[in-house]
Amino acid sequence: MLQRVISLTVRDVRFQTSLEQHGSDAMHTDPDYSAAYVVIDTDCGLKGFGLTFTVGKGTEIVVRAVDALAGLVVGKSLQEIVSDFRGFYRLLTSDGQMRWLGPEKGVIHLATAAVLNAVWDLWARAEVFITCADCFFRLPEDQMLKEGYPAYTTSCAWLGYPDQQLKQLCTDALEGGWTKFKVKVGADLEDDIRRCRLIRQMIGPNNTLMIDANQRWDVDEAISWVSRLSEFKPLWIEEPTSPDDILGHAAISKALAPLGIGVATGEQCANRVMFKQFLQASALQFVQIDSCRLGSVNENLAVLLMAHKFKVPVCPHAGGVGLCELVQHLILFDYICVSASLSDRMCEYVDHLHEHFVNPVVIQDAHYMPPKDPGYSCEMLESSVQRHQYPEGEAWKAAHEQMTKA
Ligand SMILES: C[C@H](O)[C@@H](O)CC(=O)C(=O)O
Ligand SMILES: [Mg+2]
Repeated sequence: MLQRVISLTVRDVRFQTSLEQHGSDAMHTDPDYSAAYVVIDTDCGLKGFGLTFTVGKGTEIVVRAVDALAGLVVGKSLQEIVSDFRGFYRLLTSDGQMRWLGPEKGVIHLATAAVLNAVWDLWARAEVFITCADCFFRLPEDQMLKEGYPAYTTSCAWLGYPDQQLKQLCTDALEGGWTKFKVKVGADLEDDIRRCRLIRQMIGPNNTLMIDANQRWDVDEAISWVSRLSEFKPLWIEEPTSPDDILGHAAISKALAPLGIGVATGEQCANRVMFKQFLQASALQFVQIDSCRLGSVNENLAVLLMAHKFKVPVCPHAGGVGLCELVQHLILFDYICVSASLSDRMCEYVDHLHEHFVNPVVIQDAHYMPPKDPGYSCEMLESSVQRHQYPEGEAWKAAHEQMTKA
């Protein structure tokens, strides 16, 4: 058997996280964590699973874009794809008609990520990857297997959580061994001061605090707002302004450097070309790769290598459904094969929706433990997919009934 792709299906899967304000921030006030979920079937029965993350409405558009790309995958053998993976990446991103929709940005790029994530999953399952036995790689690999990769949590302080909930979640997290916490900011300065003070008091002076504005400000506003929050000693301000404003990020970085606050960004950085310029312009101090925003492993590897060249630490974004599952592979690769450093490095963790995955992430003592199962870890439970498929799944039918009654 050639492991030839015989079909590619995609479904719109949504979770009602907005009901309890999970995932909320200054710009995304009611996110329903969602995914365009892809399954690739091959003629030998082997499957590949992939997804791209969205926040609710519009997932159907990503689904249509995946459908549009499917014709470029179906009929190809896995061997044909991986023997010239660069060529295959280009085939998806450079189609003479579809590239007009990007190129390599927006909905079409999210769709590319979903497809390629499924191809990487398929390849990993086919190979059941055995890592090379080189001594240098062995050492970091053994360390990861023993200790895991350091993580930080965002789940205590989504913007829509009331203070009481924030306190409780923070208490639980401290008991669970968490030492690094991210707080959403950006909608109201007085609120931010109160919330940051509360968290800083709870976590003490030695634990790490990060703040995330999700692009809420213009450049000057970002500088003055974050200066007001500097007393809480955040390590970084994340997405202070438009994700496309590279020189704006550079200006913010320069202004905040004397306060000891770095700029982090990447979850909405469209592609490797943008990252290249962010790095060239010293516009960020923490690179936040995203497993679904960039064109899958292929493009993320390029960014990991560039970050290494510029000596900027990589701290991946994972706030979404399935992102922790995916990104753990990338950050382990970064440590084992590229950076071999944990200095100023950590991977985001959010404590939502892992129960819907066949091989959910394993967190121990605030560290990601390396996944043991073959593949890219984003296969979802079929029962979950069916229940949360939009709009026909039982979860959505029930929600719709409730809304019509009210
Ligand atoms: C809408 C998402 O939850 C976003 O707030 C995630 C994010 O910015 C992060 O995890 O960082
Ligand atoms: Mg963020």
